[in-house]
Amino acid sequence: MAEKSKFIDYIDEALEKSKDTTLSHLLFIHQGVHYPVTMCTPETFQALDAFEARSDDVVLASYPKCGSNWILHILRELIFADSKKKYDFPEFPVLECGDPGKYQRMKQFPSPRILATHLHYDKLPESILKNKAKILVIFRNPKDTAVSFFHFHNDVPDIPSYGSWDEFFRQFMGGQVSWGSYFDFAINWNQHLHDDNVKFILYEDLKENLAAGIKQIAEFFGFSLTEEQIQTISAQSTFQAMQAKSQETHGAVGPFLFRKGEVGDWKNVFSETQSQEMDDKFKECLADTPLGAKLKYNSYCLA
Ligand SMILES: Nc1ncnc2c1ncn2[C@@H]1O[C@H](COP(=O)(O)OS(=O)(=O)O)[C@@H](OP(=O)(O)O)[C@H]1O
Repeated sequence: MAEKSKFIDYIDEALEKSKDTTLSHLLFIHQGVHYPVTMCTPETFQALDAFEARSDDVVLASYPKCGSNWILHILRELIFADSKKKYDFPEFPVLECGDPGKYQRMKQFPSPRILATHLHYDKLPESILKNKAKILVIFRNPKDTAVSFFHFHNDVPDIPSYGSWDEFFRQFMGGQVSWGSYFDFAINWNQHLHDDNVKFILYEDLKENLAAGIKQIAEFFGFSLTEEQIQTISAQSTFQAMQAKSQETHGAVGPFLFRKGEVGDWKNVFSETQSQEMDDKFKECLADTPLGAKLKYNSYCLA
């Protein structure tokens, strides 16, 4: 992502579309889930059905704002260290975003291809599951995720803003935000955490020990790296290091996307009632599930 790339071109185009889009016209519903008209279209969803995944595709799944740009950077560095070939995104990496012709173009790209997605598990193209591409799924606690999502909308000048945090919170809890409900996304993924081709990783664990997380990611995808290479990638992947380069890597949106990168920022924004409402929702949807345990909700979401 170092030079002005397809990646930045795509983000700039989406921002350009956002300028003319009001909040009330931002979302459309496809198969029961909300998506932003500035990034997704029904035509691309239709074309996606015929997407041909490969068994050596490197797939990164996440709900928005859980750290996908962080992991995409790490994956690029891992591929570079393993193969000595620089990985430039030949397309915007989020699979469901872009024009319908992208899947045809992607057939020409050499392996391994990095594919990011915010799709719920049951909306993934069938070929990813059939060909058993390895999927890394990153989660972040729902309170910080919501706050990051809100700031992205309200800080980036060209993206439609919410009237207030309270308004955003209501929409987030109802799943009426881009890529739908965090909780539906999580419930869906909960069934597949132990599939052979799936690896779970937690944003907060990465914050705690980045090098250990990078090592696990490398092992999962079968990249062989020395300890020294892991340490080098770790130093290049801290929030501070990535924020400093964000304009170069992500264009105008970079400094807004790499906003704070902290655990617990929700405490500055949530009211007590909102916090309780999310605790109740977590209890109802996830508390007694394997994913619920992995999210370490009590450590990160209880004041
Ligand atoms: N290196 C590193 N370390 C810690 N945190 C990081 C890092 N890189 C990105 N981030 C934080 O991830 C949040 C953005 O998530 P995504 O990249 O998934 O956003 S998006 O859905 O693709 O728009 C966003 O979180 P907030 O800062 O809380 O808004 C980013 O700052």
